[in-house]
Amino acid sequence: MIDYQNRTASRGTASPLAAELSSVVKRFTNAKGEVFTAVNGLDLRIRRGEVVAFLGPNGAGKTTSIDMLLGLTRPDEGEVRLFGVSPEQAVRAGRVAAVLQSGGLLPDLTVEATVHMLASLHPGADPERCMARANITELRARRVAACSGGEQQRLRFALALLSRPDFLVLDEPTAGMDVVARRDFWAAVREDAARGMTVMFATHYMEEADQFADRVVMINKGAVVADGSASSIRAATSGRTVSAVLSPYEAGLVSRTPGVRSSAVRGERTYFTCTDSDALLRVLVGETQARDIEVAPRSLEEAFMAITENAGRVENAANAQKENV
Ligand SMILES: Nc1ncnc2c1ncn2[C@@H]1O[C@H](COP(=O)(O)OP(=O)(O)OP(=O)(O)O)[C@@H](O)[C@H]1O
Repeated sequence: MIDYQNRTASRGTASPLAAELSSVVKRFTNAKGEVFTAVNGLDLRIRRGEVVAFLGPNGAGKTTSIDMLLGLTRPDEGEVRLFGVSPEQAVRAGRVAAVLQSGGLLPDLTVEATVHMLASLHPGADPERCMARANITELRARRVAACSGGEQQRLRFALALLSRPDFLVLDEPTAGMDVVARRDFWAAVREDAARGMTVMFATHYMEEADQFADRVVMINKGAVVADGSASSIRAATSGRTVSAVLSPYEAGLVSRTPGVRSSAVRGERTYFTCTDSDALLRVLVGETQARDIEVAPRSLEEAFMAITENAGRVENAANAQKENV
């Protein structure tokens, strides 16, 4: 069994932070010479032992930020430190490892040969244990090319564990895994996290963030827009979802009730997001034939939509103000 905390202490740096991104900016230039800012002043501190979910819509800058954390690309401005040293130094020392979305595997090798070959680069690595942790022992004789996408992700996970990292960075690690594989994967990650390993993972599965992260960091357009526990983020975006079965005509009338922000039809139900669920309930019960009425707190997904939409509105308002000046 690995004792991450003692091992971390023996590796030196006393920084309580596993990762620190300070005012990080990354720009890309396209073929036409147009400059695009993918990461725009990102500030993020991750304490040792935290399990952090990194959320954001497509193109928000998650992968670019992760690439900078791993030293795969350098920021144009700002600074990235891992355990108080540069990402390159932390990676060289085997303190940080990653499961990325693609690449890094040789299709003609077997699973076992891949793990043993990489293990030879890490003194003290235990390839059999890492295969067991990633639940791929039974796949050992299979060629990588014959593994499914989810199985290849499990193989990448086993490889990431070889250096016994203090910090594991996962970019959409469960993409392509079925429900059982995802559950087993998170059980293995949580076990290592419980022993002190720091974990940061990007995901599009909100329920993974909700269930497995101590902390959720949401980014949009390359900057942090929310940071806290999943429940604190849900609470911060006040509002509830009220749903009921009612006719499209009545749903149209109800959606004009003050405080109703949006409505959507799924199956026979209409879902209203609103700031005043009591007022909406009075209208539904008193003025319509609605039945099977349900009131639910916002899901993390709804909070996420509200936060990213709101960030867009704030930015549009700021731009309009600039144009008017
Ligand atoms: N090498 C590059 N050259 C030009 N633009 C890039 C490059 N890499 C990323 N981008 C752009 O930067 C933005 C952020 O991309 P990034 O991959 O970091 O987003 P993401 O949050 O990981 O998105 P997704 O959820 O879709 O994976 C996107 O608009 C992307 O097109």
